[in-house]
Amino acid sequence: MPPLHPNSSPPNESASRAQLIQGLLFVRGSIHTVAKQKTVCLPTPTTHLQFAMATRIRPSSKRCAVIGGSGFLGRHLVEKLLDKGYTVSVFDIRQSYELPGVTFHQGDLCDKQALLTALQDVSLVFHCASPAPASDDKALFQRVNIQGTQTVLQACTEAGVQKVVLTSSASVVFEGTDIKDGREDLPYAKKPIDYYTETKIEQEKLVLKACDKEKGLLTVAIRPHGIFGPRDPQLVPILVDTARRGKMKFIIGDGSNLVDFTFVDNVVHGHILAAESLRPESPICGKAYHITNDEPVRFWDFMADILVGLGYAAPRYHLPYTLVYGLALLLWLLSLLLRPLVAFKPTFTPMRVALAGTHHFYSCSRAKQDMGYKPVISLKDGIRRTVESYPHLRHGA
Ligand SMILES: NC(=O)C1=CN([C@@H]2O[C@H](COP(=O)(O)OP(=O)(O)OC[C@H]3O[C@@H](n4cnc5c(N)ncnc54)[C@H](OP(=O)(O)O)[C@@H]3O)[C@@H](O)[C@H]2O)C=CC1
Ligand SMILES: CC(C)=CCC[C@@H](C)[C@H]1CC[C@H]2C3=C(CC[C@]12C)[C@@]1(C)CCC(=O)C[C@@H]1CC3
Repeated sequence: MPPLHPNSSPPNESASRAQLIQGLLFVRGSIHTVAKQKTVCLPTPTTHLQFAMATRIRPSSKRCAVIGGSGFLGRHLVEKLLDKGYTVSVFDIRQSYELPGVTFHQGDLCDKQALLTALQDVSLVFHCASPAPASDDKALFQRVNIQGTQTVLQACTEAGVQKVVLTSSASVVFEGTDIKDGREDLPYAKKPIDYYTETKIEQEKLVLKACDKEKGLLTVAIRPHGIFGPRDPQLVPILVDTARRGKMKFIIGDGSNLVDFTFVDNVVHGHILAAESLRPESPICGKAYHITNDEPVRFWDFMADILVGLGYAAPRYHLPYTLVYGLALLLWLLSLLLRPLVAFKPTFTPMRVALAGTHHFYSCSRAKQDMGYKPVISLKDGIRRTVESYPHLRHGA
């Protein structure tokens, strides 16, 4: 039986009920209905039963694109979308895997023509591409996160995309000082702590401003924090590398600072819930949502759980926060000044020290209320799954 036309947006329950009723009225012949300026061609059924089956929600009619789908979060998102019956186009600067049901489009998101090819017949776009936060290339962040996001929005409009879900970051409100149970109405950081944060703020503003029910483009931003899980290229590898170099001995501050670490499956769940809740009448249009594990944990307990789980010793000695932050600032300035002569990347950047030594945890009650969000994997299970997924990083491996 042929699937619904791929142009059709994922039908909601009431639409499919209406289609079923139409099916009972029209026994033969095809019906063309106009939904959101796109023609939906229903198949030509021969019996009521066949028609009813043809018009049920068919997973293959869910078509979406994941920009940044080769990355850590992007790939987990793609896998979940496939599980849920979506067909996925991945757009990324690199191709890191192959999967049935996924079409890869390799390109730079600043290239509108390349994007337009990947967005053909797509009604839902997840934008989770960004340069790695560890980079200090200001021009790259501005080009990809700001100009690139403008290009993504233009391409989405031209391609007739109806929904855009942006992966923003809870860091957009973080200025290096304590945030406890922060809500989405906190102001954007006035003095963002690095170029990554500075450009993530502009990116989020652009995407939320683009939400326009009249024009048929709905947008929402998800703000995760401290994503971890299997295949993460940042958190566990940096931690293990630091431990292997004998530098994971110190706790910055008194070690009591609470932080959100969010298991990747929960972040994916938040993205998909947002996409599926995004309708013109929904309260989530044009808004930002924190998605966390809803279990703030002491930063240094989390680090210890991962390290000990992988067979390394947990940090034990305390260093004063202000001293380490000051040193990190000095090192960062030195690295800037000496850049023309020597290139070195300090492990202790001001951002990293701030993340390691302050409270930063966020409330996800808005996501619970507006989209029924609830974490699907507990922190304990997330840590266990993560540790098990890195046998090659175990002590002595
Ligand atoms: N990881 C975390 O803890 C958090 C992440 N986020 C956000 O989540 C999103 C995903 O993060 P994460 O999965 O960790 O990051 P990754 O670096 O793993 O994934 C990002 C992907 O985007 C690609 N990309 C970069 N530049 C371009 C470009 N110009 N055109 C097309 N693709 C490009 C990257 O390629 P390449 O690797 O070659 O650069 C990579 O494949 C980001 O927006 C990030 O800001 C938010 C909060 C926390
Ligand atoms: C909650 C949150 C936003 C986490 C972000 C993840 C990374 C920024 C961290 C992953 C490993 C961390 C780490 C440090 C800082 C923050 C991370 C990079 C240190 C550099 C802090 C100072 C040390 O003693 C070594 C740490 C290595 C691991």
